[in-house]
Amino acid sequence: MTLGFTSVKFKNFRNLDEQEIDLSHKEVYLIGENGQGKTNFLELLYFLCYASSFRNRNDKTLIREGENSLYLSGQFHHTSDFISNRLDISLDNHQKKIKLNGKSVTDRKDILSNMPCIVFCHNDIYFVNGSPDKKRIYMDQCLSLHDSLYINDLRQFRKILKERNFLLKKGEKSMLSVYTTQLIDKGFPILEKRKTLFKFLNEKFPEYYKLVSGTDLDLKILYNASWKEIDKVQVFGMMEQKLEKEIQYGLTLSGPHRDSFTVMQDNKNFNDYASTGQLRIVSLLLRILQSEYYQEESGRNPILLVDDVLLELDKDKRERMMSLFPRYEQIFYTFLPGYKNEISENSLSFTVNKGKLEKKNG
Ligand SMILES: Nc1ncnc2c1ncn2[C@@H]1O[C@H](COP(=O)(O)OP(=O)(O)OP(=O)(O)O)[C@@H](O)[C@H]1O
Repeated sequence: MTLGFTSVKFKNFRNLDEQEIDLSHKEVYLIGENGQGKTNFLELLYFLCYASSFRNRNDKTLIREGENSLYLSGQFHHTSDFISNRLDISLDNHQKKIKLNGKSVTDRKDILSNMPCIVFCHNDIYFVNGSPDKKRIYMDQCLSLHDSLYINDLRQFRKILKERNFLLKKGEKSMLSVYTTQLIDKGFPILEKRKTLFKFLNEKFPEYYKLVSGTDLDLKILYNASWKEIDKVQVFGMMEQKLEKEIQYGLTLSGPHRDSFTVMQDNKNFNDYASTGQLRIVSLLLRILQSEYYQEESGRNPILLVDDVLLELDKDKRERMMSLFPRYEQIFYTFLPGYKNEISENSLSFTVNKGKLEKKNG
């Protein structure tokens, strides 16, 4: 293992008991009945990578009921630098404090590439059948993990968007064209990078879907870019034409904040016909492709957190999906007890019972 968690320490994180756990193993399994804390443990690892949850945006729900604060600490192994990194996070009702190797981190962006981790979880299905904002989360996660310029552009774009919307609401026309130009300048690199991402996804997605599903259904992912014009000048012209309408709504009606994507079967929206299992295959493939994109762009392998989503597939499809699994530095799986036989021998496994992890082997 060249990159991964070596140990974690935590207190008051959801239902998990206060514990210190050694994790220096490439494959780690968490086995337990429903509602015991397996996903909470994956969420804890994710929180140590990004200082945010993959389940919801309200950090306060992470604090154990009846408590006022939580504390997490992770030790990471990076052989490339020959150092062990340590990340500490504390959270109370008012504040989140992050420290990397003892030094305060004020911008979450500064820890994003420290421990590249990709989670496969139940909510990923919303990338296929959810609202456009869920789909944009997928695009932005794919691009942000290796590209801090993308994060900067996105942040500046959102700031200009907010100011432009404010002017639209007030109906103040005089400054609007300046904001339109700025919005397009920041929005265009986002659009270009998203186009590149979808080109990459479509190079492999149709063939992967056929392989895992065992059918010859021809699927592809259609990027629904809000700005269809070919250059900035044309976008500006289009936006000037729609200005009156935007003032009427008090909103910027086009731009990357309105982008989406659709999985298409020929000319139809796959979502209108697909079974839950088929949607699950697509959502898993999106995560696999996210990992491959990260590998291609950064030359590194991520850490994978895999909640028991694979169990929604029948055995054959699950095996075919596993054959596509991306290269990783370390992997964490959650399992229900009945699936023990699928656990590989050289792994480390824990049972999770009422918020307590207990080592089984390794
Ligand atoms: N802030 C919190 N404080 C205490 N307990 C919490 C908190 N948030 C969630 N829980 C508890 O955590 C448990 C859910 O754990 P988790 O989501 O990890 O389940 P799981 O083991 O992954 O099970 P499943 O197989 O059903 O997904 C629930 O019992 C829930 O009440």
